[in-house]
Amino acid sequence: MRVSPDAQPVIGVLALQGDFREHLAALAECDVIARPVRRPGEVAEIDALVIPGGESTTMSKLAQEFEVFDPIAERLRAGLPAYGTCAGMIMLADEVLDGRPDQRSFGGLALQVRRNAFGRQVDSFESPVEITGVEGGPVTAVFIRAPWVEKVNGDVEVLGQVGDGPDARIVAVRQGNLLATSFHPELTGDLRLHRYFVDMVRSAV
Ligand SMILES: NC(=O)CC[C@H](N)C(=O)O
Repeated sequence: MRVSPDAQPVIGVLALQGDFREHLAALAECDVIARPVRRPGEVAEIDALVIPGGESTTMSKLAQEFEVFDPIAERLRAGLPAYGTCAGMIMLADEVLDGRPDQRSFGGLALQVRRNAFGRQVDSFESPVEITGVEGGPVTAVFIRAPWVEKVNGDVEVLGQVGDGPDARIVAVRQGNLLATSFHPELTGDLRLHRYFVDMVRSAV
């Protein structure tokens, strides 16, 4: 699947809207080549893609306007590794609840995601979350008008949840080459989730 022959994989960050700069900065510390992706030609040159947080309705609209929507969807279908955070998780979901009628997602993750599930902007919060496969204790998960995963299908692996008992909500998942979190590790300076994704990219077939 690697299109770049270099030892360092090229990881693109969809840079149309949202906090792509923070992802580029985090990836730059992970021994990879990190590049913004805004044009169709750039989609062909990456070994993996990060879809940042922001606003999924706007991102969906801009991706179509910039003509990267279909090329990205096509590469994802062909197995391109991708990591979506917050709005990026919505963009990777097969089914979006509480979305706008004209909003489109690339899809790929066999799950239902609920937009703005944790409440409005004022309800943004932080919480420690244990992530399966990430060592060294819980990550500090920053939730900003975050979605949660309402239901998983198929072989989606739940990596992390917030809350207990009946209030537990799924906030981190993986399915094959796709990783998604409801929260924003790019805002904390903790690189463990980016490194987890880079390991996925390095071992992707
Ligand atoms: N921080 C975020 O990415 C928020 C996601 C936003 N609420 C959406 O629906 O896209």
